[in-house]
Order: sequence, then structure tokens, then C-alpha cells
Amino acid sequence: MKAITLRDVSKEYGNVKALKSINLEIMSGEFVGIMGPSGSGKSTLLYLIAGLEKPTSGSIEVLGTDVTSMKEDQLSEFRKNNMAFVFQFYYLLEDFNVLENLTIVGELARVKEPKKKALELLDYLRLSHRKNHKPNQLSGGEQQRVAIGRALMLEPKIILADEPTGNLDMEDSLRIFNLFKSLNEEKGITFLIATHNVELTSYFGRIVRLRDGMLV
Ligand SMILES: Nc1ncnc2c1ncn2[C@@H]1O[C@H](COP(=O)(O)OP(=O)(O)OP(=O)(O)O)[C@@H](O)[C@H]1O
Repeated sequence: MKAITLRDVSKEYGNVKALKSINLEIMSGEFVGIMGPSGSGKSTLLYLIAGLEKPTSGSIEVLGTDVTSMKEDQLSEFRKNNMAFVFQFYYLLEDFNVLENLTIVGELARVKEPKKKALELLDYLRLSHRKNHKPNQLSGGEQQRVAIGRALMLEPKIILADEPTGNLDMEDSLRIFNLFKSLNEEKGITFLIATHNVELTSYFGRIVRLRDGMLV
């Protein structure tokens, strides 16, 4: 099944052409890297797929649905049911502990038994012993695992990650990629990961390379 299809997608910011006529197809269950120099359009590509930005021209289908023509409220519902975004900065709620950071998301999305689900995920992420800690009491790698746990609360079919290891050392980066890979293999989640880190390329089943907004 096709997870993501881009047809002739371009994105301009004023007179900056961030993406130029991109055609791309990602199948469900793929583990894909997006690589390319700074400013080549990696983040823009992910934001367009998530529907956080609209393309200037072209169309994007996610799991058979055209996200470019959807209204904002439909789109946020669609996103919530299908996609999660993982960022370089973790954006955790600093005043809440780890368990609460997960349960709050579950409650907002009306997940069944959010606390039970959060505890199961923390166990899976090997973070149970940190559940009562606040984010600032955790290492960068642990904070990113919490952010991933929060993303997993909504059982996404697709995870879009923008430089998810950008703030981490090599050891923590490998741990995050091993986690992504097991989620891909065990739960069939499709991954699209933008990264600069060439040491992580061996994880990818396929690499999409961008230069100056074009696929190369
Ligand atoms: N909101 C915006 N307004 C104006 N220009 C933008 C905006 N977002 C991105 N751009 C421009 O679009 C181009 C592509 O940016 P993008 O962030 O997608 O690249 P990137 O490959 O993710 O870079 P990096 O690796 O540095 O994060 C750049 O020239 C950037 O300056």
C-alpha cells in the first residue's frame, strides 16, 4: 500500500524556491532517510507531508487521502489519526512529569485508558523508572524517548522526524535509531527521517537525497 505520494510538488517562500517539482512515492512499512545539505528542503518536505504547510503547486496524498485540499479541522483530525512528528527539540511540558506528558496527549485525543497506555509505552521505551521525573531532570536521549512515547500514544501509521538526533551524542543517536527500527519492524510504522548524520545511513532502507530543493 502507498503511504505517501507527492506529485509535482513545489514550495516557494517569497522568491525562495524551497522545493522544485518533487515526485516521490513511499510505501507503507518503508524506513526512509531524507538527506541533503542545510537549506536543501528536508524540513519543508516533512512539513508539507504533515500538512503543516501547503505546497505552492502539486498534490500530496497520505494513505490515499489528498492532504493538500483538506480544510484545517479535517486535516488536524486526519493527522491525529495517522501521523506523528518528532522534532530536534523535544517540546515537552516542563511543569509535568514524564507520565503526565504522555497521558495528557492521550486524554486530549480521547485515547481509551490513557494512563494504562502511557505506562505500557514507558515500559517499552525502558523509561518506567523515570515516570515521575520532570523533563529537565532527564538526559537529552531520555527526553527524546519521552517525545517519541508521546507520539506513540496516538498509534501513528507514519512517523515524520526532523533531525531527531540533532542534539544527541552518537550513543544516544544510535539508541533512538534502534528504537525507530524496532517500531518499524514490530509495529509496521512507516518512517521518514531527515538527518545530516551520515553515520546513521546504514539504518535506512532507502535514502531520498535533496539538493537545492530538487531530488538527486
Ligand atoms: N518559513 C520560511 N520562510 C522563508 N523561507 C523559508 C521558510 N522555511 C524554509 N525556508 C527556506 O527554504 C529553503 C529550504 O529550507 P529547509 O528548512 O526545508 O531546509 P533543510 O534542508 O531542512 O535545512 P536544515 O538542514 O538546515 O534544517 C531554505 O532556503 C530556507 O531558508
